[in-house]
Amino acid sequence: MTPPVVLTVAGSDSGAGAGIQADLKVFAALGVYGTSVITAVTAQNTHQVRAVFPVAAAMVTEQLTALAGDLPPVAVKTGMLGDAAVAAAVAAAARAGLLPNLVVDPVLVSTSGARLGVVDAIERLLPYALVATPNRAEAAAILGRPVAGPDEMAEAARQLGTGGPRYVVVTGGDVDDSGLATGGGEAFGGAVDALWTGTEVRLLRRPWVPTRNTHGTGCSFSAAIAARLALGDQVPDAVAFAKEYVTRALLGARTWSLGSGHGPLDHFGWSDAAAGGSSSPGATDSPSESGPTGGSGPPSGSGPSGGSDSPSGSGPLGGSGPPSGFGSSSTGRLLS
Ligand SMILES: Nc1ncnc2c1ncn2[C@@H]1O[C@H](COP(=O)(O)OP(=O)(O)OP(=O)(O)O)[C@@H](O)[C@H]1O
Ligand SMILES: Cc1ncc(COP(=O)(O)O)c(N)n1
Repeated sequence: MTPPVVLTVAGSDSGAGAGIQADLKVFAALGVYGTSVITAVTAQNTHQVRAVFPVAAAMVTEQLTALAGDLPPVAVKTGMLGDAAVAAAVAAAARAGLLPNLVVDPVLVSTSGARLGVVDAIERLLPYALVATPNRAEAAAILGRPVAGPDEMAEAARQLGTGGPRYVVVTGGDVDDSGLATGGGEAFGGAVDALWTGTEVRLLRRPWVPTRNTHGTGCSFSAAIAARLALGDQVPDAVAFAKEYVTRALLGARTWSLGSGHGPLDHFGWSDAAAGGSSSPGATDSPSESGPTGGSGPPSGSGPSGGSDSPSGSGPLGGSGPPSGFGSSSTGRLLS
């Protein structure tokens, strides 16, 4: 079967933990054919972004045009856009209908603190988004006010969805410089995201993974949503799947030492595979969802290998269940 094409419009990360490189790994892991439009080249590692070299807006348009004529995407995600001219070029493509099922990750600042985008540029694109995935800091920058706990995240998601993207997920995974949770962890009872569905807000809660290896979580999350949309998921199912996927990728890489700063995720489930795909009783657990509307359910649809209605047992993570302890609690710390 020919895989669906999913496009990422983002910056290159030489350390390959975030940006284009992370997105293409997610696409490969989830069984879709990834294409890429590069908006900027960054010189970065797990500690810092040393330099940013922007790609000219005209060249971004050339890349978009080359793909539109031959490898049209079924779904698209945007990440780092860099300057306003590039954002305008991407918005023009969206206006022309070249960017279906658009997931906008409004990348503004890297985990290491470097500026990778500007609010004005992001705002050009948001009206064309099917889904936007700002983290708390990005939501705060767009709205011009702080976004603290889950209640404020829920309100921010609702507000950003009014007149903008049809769905908004305000993510709560940000960490401080030492890798400690500032938004999640014990304080919020797990890693909490707020999803605005157009009619209600749902809080998505998974166990907080205590690790410094969080480079590219937002990129991977939005890439996974786009991949699942291309495979036919409805947005809430795609978001639930992506949350589960990122949680497992964080868990898999939690003790890796790739670089000495914020390392990358285990996009392909290598740790799980090395452990013999050790399933846990939690293997069939669904992502917990709670909040004003309650409700729960596993990500629907199946991975590339088909036949399963949750990430466990399906393609992305090696046909095995989640690592031991996974999914055992939606609130407690997973690891000590
Ligand atoms: N340590 C963690 N444990 C569990 N889930 C996490 C953790 N860190 C991030 N997440 C989850 O990862 C997803 C991406 O959210 P996050 O808020 O980290 O995005 P981001 O800040 O844009 O990421 P980045 O800037 O690193 O690319 C969310 O579902 C979030 O809850
Ligand atoms: C090219 C590029 N795109 C996005 C990010 C954000 O990811 P993070 O916040 O994990 O540094 C990044 N660092 N580099």
